Amino acid sequence: MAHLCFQVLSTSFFTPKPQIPVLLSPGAACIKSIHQYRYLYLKAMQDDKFSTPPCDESKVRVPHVLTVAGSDSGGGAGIQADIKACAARGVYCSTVITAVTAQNTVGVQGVNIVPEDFVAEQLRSVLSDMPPNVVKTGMLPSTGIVKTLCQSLKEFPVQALVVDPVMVSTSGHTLAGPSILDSFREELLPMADIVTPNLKEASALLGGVPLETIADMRSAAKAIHDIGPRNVLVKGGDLPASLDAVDVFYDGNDFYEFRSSRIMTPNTHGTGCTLASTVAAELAKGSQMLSAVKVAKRYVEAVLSYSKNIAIGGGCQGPMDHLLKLKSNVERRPFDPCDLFLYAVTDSRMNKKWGRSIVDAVKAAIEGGASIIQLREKEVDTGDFLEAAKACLKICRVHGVPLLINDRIDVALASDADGVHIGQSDMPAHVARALLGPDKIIGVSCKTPEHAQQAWVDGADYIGSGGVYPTNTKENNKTIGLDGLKTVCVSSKLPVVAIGGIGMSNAQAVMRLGVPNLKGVAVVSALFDRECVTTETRKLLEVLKESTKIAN
Ligand SMILES: Nc1ncnc2c1ncn2[C@@H]1O[C@H](COP(=O)(O)OP(=O)(O)O)[C@@H](O)[C@H]1O
Ligand SMILES: Cc1ncc(COP(=O)(O)O)c(N)n1
Ligand SMILES: [Mg+2]
Repeated sequence: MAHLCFQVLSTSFFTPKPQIPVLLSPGAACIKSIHQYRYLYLKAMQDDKFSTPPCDESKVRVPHVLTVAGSDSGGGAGIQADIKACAARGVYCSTVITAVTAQNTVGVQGVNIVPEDFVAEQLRSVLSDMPPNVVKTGMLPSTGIVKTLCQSLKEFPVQALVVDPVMVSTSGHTLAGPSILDSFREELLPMADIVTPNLKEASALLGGVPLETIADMRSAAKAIHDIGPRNVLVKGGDLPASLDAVDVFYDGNDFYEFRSSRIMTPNTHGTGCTLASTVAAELAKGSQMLSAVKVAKRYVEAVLSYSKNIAIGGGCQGPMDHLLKLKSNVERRPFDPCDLFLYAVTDSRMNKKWGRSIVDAVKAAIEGGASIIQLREKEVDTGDFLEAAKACLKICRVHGVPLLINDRIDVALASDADGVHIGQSDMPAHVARALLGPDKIIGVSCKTPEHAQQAWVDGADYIGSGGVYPTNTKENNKTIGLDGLKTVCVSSKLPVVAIGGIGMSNAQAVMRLGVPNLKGVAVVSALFDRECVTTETRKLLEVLKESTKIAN
């Protein structure tokens, strides 16, 4: 019975275009290679055989890499590195596992090869249901598995094939023996859009020629290109430690050298897997091959540099930390509403008046016991503001005091401050949240229950409510009084800090309002329009502590 299968191809194998379904006939299985598919595809395009697929506008296309590789129990290389690299690059990653290795930072203790027919079953499961843009291969431990993969790719062609011909682990353990070399040369490499051997693998593919210099890498790239892949990247991680980390790329016409300074670190386990997965991820997003390689090389360098001092395991082959972008969120302690207790807000005019730098003002407030700092610098140039924010952040981190930036989300992002405080006419809090991510602190100024409700919906962490008393610090600021403050507090799901004209004389009256989510007072002039900021902060802290004793 005629069995028709439905495939997805793209017009270019390096530049994904909107995907077009191709109806393959039962003869499809006879088609020998991906290159043949490309030919048939382009011919069919000319013959106008395709109909545009019904497109569902509500569905978002997700770039997708399928990795066919071995599992590394240590999590640094193999499937685990591939998933992390794709995730870090914003690409979905599915997996076909070819072997399970017992591996750590000391070496490889064992390898268990997944039966060939079960590799075939995994391939069928993924390829038939969720066609990836790009397939990336890593450890392929037997000829049977290589052949199974090639067969599956003929049946289910993809936009690009990235082959990392893994043979030996960085620790020197054989992951795929010389018996697979023939199937690599004869079947897999001719289908590959790029192959990424390290020095040992390039040498093995070429029958054992010694490779020691960049000139040798060029000759090897050319010789491997003759085997059939469209592009070759010979990686130079294993060049002598005195040399830069140079990779040689050859596309059949031109050579390119990708150079980065050598990062002195023991944590290089998984660099090759990470590089190949990142190339695959960038291709899946639509990059040209050369730019995909460029981005991948830069990414590996950034991850190596970021991870150079991390300590995981007792061996000498440490893993990298792929998700460096998320790291700063882990280091920051979570927001605690009690931080709002004595909230110091800087003011450029007052600093000028008293001849203080922003940093000196912040230092003094922290010394006096401020529990959170907001930089509210309306008259400072952006560059100077950023420098001041970075310097203040260092001090705040040492003392465990959060640092917020008033209005300027750009400065908060650039300085990696703990968050922002925004007003009703600034960027909406939900947009700020989208820009700052889930972990940064966002405070919003609210005068009404409606504002407070919106701040909650928008994902703020606290609200600032006032002016409680008349103030000169902010022009045209409506005073809401203690009653207005109470109304906002009662209707707010978020913790509240009171602001506006608060100082030594009235702080207790504010705190005695007796609403549980009123967590503290925010002060400007009472601290910074004074000769000694530290003394004033200390005094106010005592007053606030006293008010909580009375309340209890
Ligand atoms: N110490 C290092 N500093 C900078 N880049 C490196 C370092 N070690 C490896 N690389 C880079 O990591 C990538 C993987 O290379 P390599 O380690 O040679 O492959 P494999 O992990 O397959 O042995 C290449 O881009 C290489 O240049
Ligand atoms: C399962 C598995 N696959 C690949 C590698 C290669 O690691 P590297 O990228 O450091 O050469 C490995 N050590 N383990
Ligand atoms: Mg390596």
